[in-house]
Formats: sequence, structure tokens, C-alpha cells
Amino acid sequence: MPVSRELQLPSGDKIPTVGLGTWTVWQGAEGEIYRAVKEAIKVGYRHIDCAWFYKNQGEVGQAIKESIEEGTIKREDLFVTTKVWNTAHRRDAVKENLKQSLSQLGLSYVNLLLVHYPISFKDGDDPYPKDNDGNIIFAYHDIVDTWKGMEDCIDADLTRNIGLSNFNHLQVQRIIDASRIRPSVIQLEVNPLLSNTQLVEYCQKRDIGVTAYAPLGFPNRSWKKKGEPDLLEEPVVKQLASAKGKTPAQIVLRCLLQRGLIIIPKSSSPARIKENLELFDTELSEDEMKQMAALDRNLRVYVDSISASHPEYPFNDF
Ligand SMILES: NC(=O)C1=CN([C@@H]2O[C@H](COP(=O)(O)OP(=O)(O)OC[C@H]3O[C@@H](n4cnc5c(N)ncnc54)[C@H](OP(=O)(O)O)[C@@H]3O)[C@@H](O)[C@H]2O)C=CC1
Ligand SMILES: O=C1CO[C@H](CO)[C@@H](O)[C@@H]1O
Repeated sequence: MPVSRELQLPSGDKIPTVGLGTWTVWQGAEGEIYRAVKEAIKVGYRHIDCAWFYKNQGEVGQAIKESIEEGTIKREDLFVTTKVWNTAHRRDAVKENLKQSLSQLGLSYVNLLLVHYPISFKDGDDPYPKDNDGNIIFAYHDIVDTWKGMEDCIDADLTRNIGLSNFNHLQVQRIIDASRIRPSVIQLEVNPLLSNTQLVEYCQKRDIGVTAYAPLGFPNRSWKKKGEPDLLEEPVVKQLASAKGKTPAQIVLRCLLQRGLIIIPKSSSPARIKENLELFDTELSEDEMKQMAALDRNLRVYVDSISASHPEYPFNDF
């Protein structure tokens, strides 16, 4: 199945199907994401996935600014996504959170703004507000009210598109039913070990583009449990890679593209940044796609257990 380098969103904008992820689990050395974004733009990435929560948007912004000044790209060639964090779910806080992201990024608008989670925490600057016992202080803003704040951001020309992240199908439907401006994109954890098929198809059928986060299953995560499968070491992935002269990561990423997904692999290595974009000169047959689909273990890397007791915790349903 041929795959396209861009997908058309209902707004008419085009989103590049391969973007660079920028989450570094706080372990990122200073300048790591600056160098990654600079390199990615140099080798042809035109889509960068960011978030207020990642605390590194200043580095992303610096790399974008220099790439524009050096003539490598123009602002209009780049698709920049950011996300509103859980502590800014009050309708009027959404725009303020986006304004902070824009100031960190040095941009006047982003291409896509997502609600990072359907769960809200106590408003404020601390991303994980805690009580004296160390428990997260939840808030209970209606997700529909938060969505109105997202629509306000479009009206204010601060973002071109709005969307969701980590919402389940019931929450997606609540937003669709109440929306004046529909969600363009949803970001979900998807990789061959967590195919998330029901939710992906639910959204795609409703014209919502689906972006796969952790597309490689975050192979070197620090919290990987003993005995959990390693996607890039799976025999079928390695065998397809050697048969096609590609790497295991390229097989996994290509498989996701052939499911009509947008992908945002993160890498800070120049070689792997380049590798993760070289996906358009190979193809998996229907039978090979079936072999990859058989890897599904419903293995979620980002469980967000800290929010499990919140009424909007999304991962108890598809
Ligand atoms: N909406 C949400 O809630 C979430 C969104 N995200 C977004 O999705 C992005 C991607 O997800 P992420 O969690 O980073 O996981 P990924 O599946 O992208 O895995 C990233 C890890 O894989 C390694 N890697 C990258 N390329 C290769 C390769 N070709 N071969 C082998 N290893 C490779 C990287 O190491 P190295 O850097 O050394 O190459 C990095 O440690 C995030 O960066 C973030 O932007 C992520 C989590 C949640
Ligand atoms: O984008 C993200 C990166 O990782 C975080 C820590 O688990 C997540 O909460 C968040 O969704």
C-alpha cells in the first residue's frame, strides 16, 4: 500500500506523516533537543511534536529560529504541534497555557494544539501539584469546557487546528457532539505491541487524523519490566528488516504508515533521525502486515498510573 508524505486535515491544512518527537523523560542533556530539531529540519523533517509539559520548547524554538534565519526552511513549511497540560483545563487557562508555549517556541501560532490528557489537575505552574501526603491534587473541569477554550484559541489565530490526546472513544464522542470546531487530530499510543485498532478506526472513520506516539514502543525506557517484549528484537520484525534491507525500526514505522497513521518517533541521534525518515522506498505486503498485526500484546508503555483514580482516566475503555 503506497503511503503519502502528508495527510490532508479537515481544515485544509496538510500534516506531514512523519514528525520528530521531543519528549526526553527529563534525562535529556541541555541542548539535546535543540540539536535534534536542528538536525531533523536539515535532513527534511517538517513536523515537530512538542508540549508545554516537556519543558524544552525553548530549545525547539531556538532550532526553528536558526533554521529559518539560515534559509533552510520558512515558517510556513513547518508543522508545529504543542499540547495544553492538565493544569490548564479551565476555559480561559487554555489560551494562557498556549501563549506560554508560543512564547517559549518563539512563534506567533502553532499548526496544531492538543489537549494532552482528558484529566485535569489543580490550576497553576506546577505540572504535578501535590498535597501534603504527596498525592496529586486533581481538578474536575468538564472536558467540553476545556474544548471551548481550544476553540477560543482558533478564534484568536493562535493555532490552525485543534485536537485531542489520550482520550478514549467515549470522550472523543463527547467532544464531537459538543464541538463548534471538530477535532482534526488525536494523538494515541500506537505501535505493533499496542495496535489500539478499535480506537484508531473509531477516530479515522470520523475524519480525525490519528498520530501514533511511542511508535517504536519506547524501546530503551527506564521503566521497562522484566519479561516485557522488545519490539525491535521481535523475530518477525528482524526477519522482515533483513529481507528488505531496512532496520527493525524502519519496518515498525512503515507498518504504522501503512495503517494510515501519522508517526512521531523521537531520536537525538543524527543517524537514527535520518533512519526514521527513510520509509518511503519500501513496502509491506498484505501478508507481512498481518504478521506484524499478530504482534499485538495490548502493551501500554504510558499507563499514566498517577491519574488512574480520576473519573476521566481514559484507559479503562477503548
Ligand atoms: N501525547 C502523549 O501523551 C505522548 C506523546 N509522546 C510524543 O511521542 C514521541 C515519541 O514517543 P517516545 O515516547 O519518545 O517513544 P519512541 O517510540 O519514539 O521511542 C523513542 C526512543 O527510541 C529510540 N530510537 C529512536 N529511533 C530509533 C531507531 N531507529 N532505532 C532504535 N532506537 C531508536 C530513541 O533513542 P535515541 O534518542 O537515542 O535515538 C528513544 O529513546 C515523544 O517524543 C513525544 O513527542 C510520547 C508520549 C506520550
Ligand atoms: O507526553 C508525555 C510524555 O511522557 C509523560 C510521562 O509519562 C506523559 O505523561 C506525557 O503524556
